[in-house]
Amino acid sequence: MSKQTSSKKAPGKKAPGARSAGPGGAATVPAPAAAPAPETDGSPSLELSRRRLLGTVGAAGAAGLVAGGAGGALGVSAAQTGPQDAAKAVTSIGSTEVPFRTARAGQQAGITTPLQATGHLVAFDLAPDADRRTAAALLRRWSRTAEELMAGRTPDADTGVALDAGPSSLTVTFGFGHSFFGRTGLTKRRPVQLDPLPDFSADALDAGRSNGDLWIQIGADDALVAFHALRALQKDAAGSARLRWQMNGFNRTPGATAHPMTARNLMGQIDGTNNPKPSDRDFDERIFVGRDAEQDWMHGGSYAVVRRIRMLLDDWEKRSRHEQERVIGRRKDNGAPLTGGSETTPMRLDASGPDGLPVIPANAHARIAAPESNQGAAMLRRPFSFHDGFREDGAPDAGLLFVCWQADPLRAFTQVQRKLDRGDALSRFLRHEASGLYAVPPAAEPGDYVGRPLLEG
Ligand SMILES: C=CC1=C(C)c2cc3[nH]c(cc4nc(cc5[nH]c(cc1n2)c(C)c5CCC(=O)O)C(CCC(=O)O)=C4C)c(C)c3C=C
Ligand SMILES: [Fe+2]
Repeated sequence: MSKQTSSKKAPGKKAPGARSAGPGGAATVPAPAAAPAPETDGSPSLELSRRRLLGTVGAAGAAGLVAGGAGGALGVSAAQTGPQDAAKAVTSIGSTEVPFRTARAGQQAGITTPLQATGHLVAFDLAPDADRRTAAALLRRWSRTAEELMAGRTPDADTGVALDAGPSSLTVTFGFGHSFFGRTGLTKRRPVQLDPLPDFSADALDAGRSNGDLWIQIGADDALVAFHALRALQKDAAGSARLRWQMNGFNRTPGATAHPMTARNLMGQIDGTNNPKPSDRDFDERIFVGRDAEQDWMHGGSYAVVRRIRMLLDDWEKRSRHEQERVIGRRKDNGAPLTGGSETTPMRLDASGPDGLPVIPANAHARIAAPESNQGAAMLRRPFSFHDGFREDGAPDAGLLFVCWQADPLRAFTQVQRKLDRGDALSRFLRHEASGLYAVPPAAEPGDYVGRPLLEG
């Protein structure tokens, strides 16, 4: 489809509103559309392009968005505004564009981009007769399609699914799995960071829904836009790769809350509070691969760990709020640590109560996962919730498509998951059912495609 590039920009729409925090916890609301566009500094809130903010308002879309107080993710921090300001601010969900190449150190979009309302995670295996050239041609097609769609350009001879919408913060992020390198004769260029994750005691992994040669993460604030991208990329793969597995997820719709806030998961917890922030001194070195990487094609890239984690919600929902809060170590209503303050107050892990016991229990999830308990290990969590209907026993098949980003999975995800596996109070309410680890290279240079330095280097 990407060859049919006599394409049209879909009309943009304006709407007011607020949206939930990005994965770095930086809640943002849009500046009024009339405000001058600031230069991007690479932070997630500013990463989204302002170019399309002044499109015409579709009456139905605008009314719906006004009612929801919805909006894009640009500019003003939550602390500077209240709900009324958010409601007054005018921008558009549909017209919000995330650049294919981010301003931030040439990384792919979809890593530090604020959480989107809809997500598709999908893995492909190369066709049996495919080789490195086939893979290179596929990545070239995929990159072109992603860039077009993320800019809101939909081909004339298309299905029409996304015709009336703008890009809606669409991001498409590409990664390579361990098996890709053997299939393409590139084993010497496989980073050691892609070595398979160890087994964890609570794993009940389905091999058919794990791993894969190639991985794509699609996110958008409109479900039709996200589906359209998924279909376009699948069609691009025809004859070269076949779909191995696919998972669908969701987050809060931008504007669903009266003011911007960190997302909640299906257990009802505020989730994402203590994510590393792009403003942290060591953010880049923790999340993105440095110049000294053994595999230079990964410099500026990141590693994604993907886990389908089903929540045992029938068990969880029987627990009192008090019990639930002790499982995490934070309050449910505002996400504050049990040692007091607000959501952003640091946890006091050494505080004990009148009974002499730690206020944040020894097995509380947030304590065990914290960098202080893991030699500083940190990862950027950027998940989607999922609900795939109900199981035979009536329990919801629902939980978290846990996606986390780091420069080195061994020192981040694996370190923390090993610790959680040994005594985390949350683990008894979770089942890890699928797993993947992918090398996500930096963004393509202009006119180039994602992964060329690996495939043609
Ligand atoms: C191995 C990494 C992690 C897995 C797997 C994981 C699963 C998981 N977590 C929640 C809910 C919450 N997690 C929170 C904090 C938190 N979790 C991890 C890591 C994993 N979580 C980290 C590194 C942290 C941050 C710890 C810190 O520095 O304080 C929280 C608290 C709020 C927050 O900081 O985000 C919640 C809530 C679920 C539901 C889940 C699996 C389904
Ligand atoms: Fe967690």
